[in-house]
Amino acid sequence: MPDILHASGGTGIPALSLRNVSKSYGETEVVSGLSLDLHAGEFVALLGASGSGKSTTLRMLAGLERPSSGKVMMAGQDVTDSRPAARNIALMFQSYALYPHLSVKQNIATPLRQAQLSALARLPGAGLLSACTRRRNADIDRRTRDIARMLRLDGLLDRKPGQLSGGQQQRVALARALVRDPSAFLLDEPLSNLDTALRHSTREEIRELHRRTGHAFLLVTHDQADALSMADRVAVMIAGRIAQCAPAGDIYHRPANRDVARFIGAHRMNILSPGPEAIALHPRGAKDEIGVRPEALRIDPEGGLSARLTSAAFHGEETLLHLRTEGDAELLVVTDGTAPLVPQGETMRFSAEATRLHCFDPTTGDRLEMAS
Ligand SMILES: Nc1ncnc2c1ncn2[C@@H]1O[C@H](COP(=O)(O)OP(=O)(O)OP(=O)(O)O)[C@@H](O)[C@H]1O
Repeated sequence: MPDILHASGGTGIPALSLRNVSKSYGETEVVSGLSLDLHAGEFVALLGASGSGKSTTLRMLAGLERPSSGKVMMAGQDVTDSRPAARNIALMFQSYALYPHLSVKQNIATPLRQAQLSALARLPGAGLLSACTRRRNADIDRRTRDIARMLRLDGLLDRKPGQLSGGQQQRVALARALVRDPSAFLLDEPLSNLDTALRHSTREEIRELHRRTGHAFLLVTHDQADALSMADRVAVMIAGRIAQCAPAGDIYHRPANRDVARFIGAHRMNILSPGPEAIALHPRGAKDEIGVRPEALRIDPEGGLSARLTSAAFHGEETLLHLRTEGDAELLVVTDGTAPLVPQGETMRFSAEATRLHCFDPTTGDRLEMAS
């Protein structure tokens, strides 16, 4: 079996792993026999459609949910039954609610104060009472300032969250999650509330943060651009299972099966059933399915594949052509927007380079190597 199913990317004992973990709610199994290793310093993205089981997987890693079967391991220790607080895992959720009445500095310091100070020592003025509390307060202050500096928040420490921009609030939430020096950092859709420009810059910031902290990062997202652009490895989750776990380039260029091929890519891959139209692109199409991304098909009067144009949509840098083949299959072609358009209903011809074709077993949907 290739390593694409057991999602491991490094050597040594992983910082965090799931071993054959399943989770059911009542009769419904939402995570099925999932194994995933996250090594120290690694950045892995768990990418899947809504409802594929990503958040449940993350919650099991964090200890917020107990697996129905299988094990959760941290640095080689079984932590399946350990409480979240015992795992030292930082979590950042989609809605990263900051405490509105506390300053930025107080927001960031809260996890440290809760972990290191008793309820009495957390009362205002308690720091004046004991030398130990004073020392701890000084340590919390130093670490809060360090992490604030790293996230470029040092000029904003006295502001309240309501006086910050969306991106600054996001950075405060990141700082608050990281201040305890966690052994792993789990991020659940951290960019989903951001507009496009802020999303791009926050991606860069999170990558930089990963480089600087050296923590193991696990990002949960349904957005493939986030996953492909940020992570060292991408685990594609489909219906409660990891369908493929590999570097982004492999996921895009060598999808492990038809489902991953269709899921990845800005535009859905065309997959032609075995028959004359698949053969028009490659002789393997006699027996196997042939996949071709819409951007890999080029308009070619000599091309073997013909299809009738049903509609065309201009999107600026690209034009989407929707077509129907003689065998009544839908075909999507993406051109760079400069190609002259034929009238609707006209037949167009296409070809594609063999290196840009994919071959799948029509029964199992598994990838077949073209060269064989
Ligand atoms: N506490 C629960 N009780 C019953 N079903 C649940 C519970 N939590 C999650 N589910 C179901 O489990 C499935 C997986 O949910 P999960 O939240 O893990 O998916 P997801 O991939 O994170 O989706 P999204 O991207 O929409 O957050 C869904 O069908 C969901 O309805």
